[in-house]
Amino acid sequence: MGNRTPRYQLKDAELTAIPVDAVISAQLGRALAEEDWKAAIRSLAKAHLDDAFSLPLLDPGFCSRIQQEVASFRSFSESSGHVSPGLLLGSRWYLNTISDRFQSMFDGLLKEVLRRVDEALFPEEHRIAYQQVYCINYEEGRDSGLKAHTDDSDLTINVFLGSPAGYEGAELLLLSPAPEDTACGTPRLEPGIYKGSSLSYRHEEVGTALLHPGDRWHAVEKLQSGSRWNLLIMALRNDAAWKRTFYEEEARHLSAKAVSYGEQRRESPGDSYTPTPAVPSCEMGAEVPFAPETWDALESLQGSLEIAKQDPPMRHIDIEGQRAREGPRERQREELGSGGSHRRKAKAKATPRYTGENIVMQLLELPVLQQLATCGVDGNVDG
Ligand SMILES: O=C(O)CCC(=O)C(=O)O
Ligand SMILES: [Fe+2]
Repeated sequence: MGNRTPRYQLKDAELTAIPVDAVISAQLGRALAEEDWKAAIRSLAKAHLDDAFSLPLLDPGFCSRIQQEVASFRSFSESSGHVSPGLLLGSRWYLNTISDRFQSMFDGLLKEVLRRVDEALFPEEHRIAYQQVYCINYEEGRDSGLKAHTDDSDLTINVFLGSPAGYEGAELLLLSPAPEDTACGTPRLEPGIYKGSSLSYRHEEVGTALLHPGDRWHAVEKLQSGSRWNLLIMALRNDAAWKRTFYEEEARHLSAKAVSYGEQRRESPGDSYTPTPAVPSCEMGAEVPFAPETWDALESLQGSLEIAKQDPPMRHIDIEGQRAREGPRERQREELGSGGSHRRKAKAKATPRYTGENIVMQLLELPVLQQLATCGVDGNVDG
């Protein structure tokens, strides 16, 4: 069989040739054509929080074609040993690994549409400029939820692609943790522990997108039945040189990882392909089936966390200096006590090491860290 990954052929050959004005919803197309398009977009959008909005973004027909193509790519992957590992989820399907023509399609969407939507809804100095697009799916026997996390984005655009057989559960929780919830990193959402507030959002209308800043904490409740498919556009603003290459680096390392998993699989004849293990449930207080060696690693990690707690400089050095370096938005968010400011600071402080390579190394190279990252212990413990 050789060691070449078989190439996937799009089932829907015309999918990547659809022009931008047919990719977006008719309502958004009309709003963009208005003279005061910013006001028209604002009236189309529904505010859920001061920085989270939903609006009909993509054409429902286009969404179901994407959903079907990704489902077909998933079957192809699973029968050929071509693996698409996720960071927090078992699987994420990056559209540009399905066909490189998706890249220019979504670049056009960003330039012609998403930037204007961003400008209408978010009063930022810099506009979104770089993006990464992937699909996710919650389904019985596969991924069934997502622990509290923030995204590697300045702006996240989360579009509902559909649910071929309906779904229950899997609500998106938009979190506004209290400062004590994030004192050790990732908030714990168990009743009695979590002090902040949370807003439940259900993906209902195919093509409707929820937009929120990447540093807003969020989680996905356990899927009860059925399946749900979403398309995620992670976007970075044009305000730092490292952002230009961040998603490319991450994609390179993820695809190297996918190829090496695939090769291992092909080198073990008779071994049928099993997907990356699904993330243990993020159900409140669920027992997590860790292997004994993971517990050992967890205990020693807990030891270093204790040290970190006794020695604040490991996480909290130079807060004043950091505040001076932060932009006005970060300072304003902190003053307002808004959801993600603690995490944003932790991320900003880690900037010299905050590369796609490092994140992938931390979350994928080490199975122990991968489990920790998915089970309520902050993956950025050393960040
Ligand atoms: O499933 C959702 O609605 C959220 C997905 C998400 O948070 C992510 O992919 O980072
Ligand atoms: Fe997310």
